[in-house]
Amino acid sequence: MQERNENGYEQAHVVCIPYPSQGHINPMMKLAKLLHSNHGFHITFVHTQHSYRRLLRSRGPSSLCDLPSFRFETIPDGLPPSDLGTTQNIPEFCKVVKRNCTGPFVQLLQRLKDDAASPRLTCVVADGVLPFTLPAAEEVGLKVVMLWTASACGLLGYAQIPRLIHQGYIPLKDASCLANGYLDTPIEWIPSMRGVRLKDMPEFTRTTDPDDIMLAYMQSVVETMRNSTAIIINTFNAMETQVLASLASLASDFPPIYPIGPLHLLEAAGDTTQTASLRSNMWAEEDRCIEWLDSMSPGSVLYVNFGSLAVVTNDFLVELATGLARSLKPFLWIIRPDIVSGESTSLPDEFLAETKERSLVVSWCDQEKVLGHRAIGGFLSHGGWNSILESVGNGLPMILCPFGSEQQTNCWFCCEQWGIGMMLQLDDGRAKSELVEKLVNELMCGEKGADMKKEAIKWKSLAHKATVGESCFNFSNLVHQLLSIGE
Ligand SMILES: O=c1ccn([C@@H]2O[C@H](COP(=O)(O)OP(=O)(O)O[C@H]3O[C@H](CO)[C@@H](O)[C@H](O)[C@H]3O)[C@@H](O)[C@H]2O)c(=O)[nH]1
Repeated sequence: MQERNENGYEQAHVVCIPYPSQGHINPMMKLAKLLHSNHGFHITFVHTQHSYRRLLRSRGPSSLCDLPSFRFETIPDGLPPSDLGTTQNIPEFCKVVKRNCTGPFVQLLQRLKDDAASPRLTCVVADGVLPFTLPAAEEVGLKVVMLWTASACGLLGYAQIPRLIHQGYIPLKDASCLANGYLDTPIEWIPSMRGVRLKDMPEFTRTTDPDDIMLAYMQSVVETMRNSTAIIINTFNAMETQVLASLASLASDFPPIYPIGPLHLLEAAGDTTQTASLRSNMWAEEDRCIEWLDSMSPGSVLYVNFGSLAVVTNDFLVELATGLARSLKPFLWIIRPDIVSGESTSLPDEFLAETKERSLVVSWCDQEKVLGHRAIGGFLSHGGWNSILESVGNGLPMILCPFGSEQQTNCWFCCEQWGIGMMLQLDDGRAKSELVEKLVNELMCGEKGADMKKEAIKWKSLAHKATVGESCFNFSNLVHQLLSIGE
């Protein structure tokens, strides 16, 4: 007989499985900690072996130590062992994930289900971009709730792929469409995205290949989410009201959607002290940036970080460096060791000499802590959804330079709808130093920057309100649904 909690439910055991990259593991870990600490769930957190080894390397063994009711398991990703310092290639992983992970995941679920020593396994909370988890869970009689770690607008963008194909917008006829203005074609049928263009749709739509892996993969992602038991989105209603309404009306067969974000604010507001030692940074954090920020004036520093997956050329870094140097503004720049694929990064000596009194360049940091520091005045970002939410949570305006996935859509919303961003347009893949200089000055001390700051503070207040209001309420409803599954 299982123990029952105050609502009369048996203690629930949930398996959480994130996509193996930083921007997905972080929100899944926060969700798992909240379910564990605030609501008494027993958690099994599943990493792929590659992620597990990377986390152990960057944070040491205690970061993944089992607690009595928060345990870790791994499944093989089936890919050849790659350099532990680099993130696995997305299309390569997506190509083989179903074949390589389904069997081991089914076996793991069966073993956990048969384990009489732990609470009865009630359901799987899977990353929305891991469609293989749904048939795998069904094979052992379990339901799947999907966590969508990106924006709701990104999901709505991906949901347009079948129509974009059907109406002949994509695949692109040839590579010339990337530069001849074709991407400015308006997409007019989405009520909550008035004024959006093909170039603002998720990056995977920019392909000339009808058999493109990611185009097919993202369609299967949306289809699988439609067939799941519920969808959790790391967003808050006030920020994406119309988009969430569009998603709900898109298909009457969509399961219930729970907007429960920003998860990093919910985590901060909840009591997750029992699991405080469980962290998920895949690179070692350089704590000296906090000491350096302590020495800077309030609101004076630009923070530059392109997340965990973006890959750029060394030329891009040099143009950016030149623009930052010319702006004369203090900055903290995070340059991941693997940000330039296959090459080592080298910044011009003049840049380093010219900016050494007002800059710090490090390889990785505790971004949430950095963005919460009073010295930060603005963020130059790639527009990953976690970065946007973390920036919004601190009322910071942004310069946005999207690289991939749904970042184009996020950035369009930041600039055109939420008034908190300015776009750094690349010219044939290149950043122009003059433009970088102009935008940095505008953001940090211009009129537009000041207007954006006001808007950002408004969104900050709404985000914090959601944390104790609507998102918190949605979280409770989610908990009830999770507890009632399989009763
Ligand atoms: O030096 C760093 C850099 C990043 N982070 C953290 O790493 C996460 C990065 O996430 P995000 O900003 O979303 O960027 P990506 O790593 O690029 O995230 C992927 O996943 C996101 C969520 O699905 C998508 O929105 C993005 O498009 C996709 O590229 C954030 O929580 C950051 O706080 C750090 O702690 N330190």
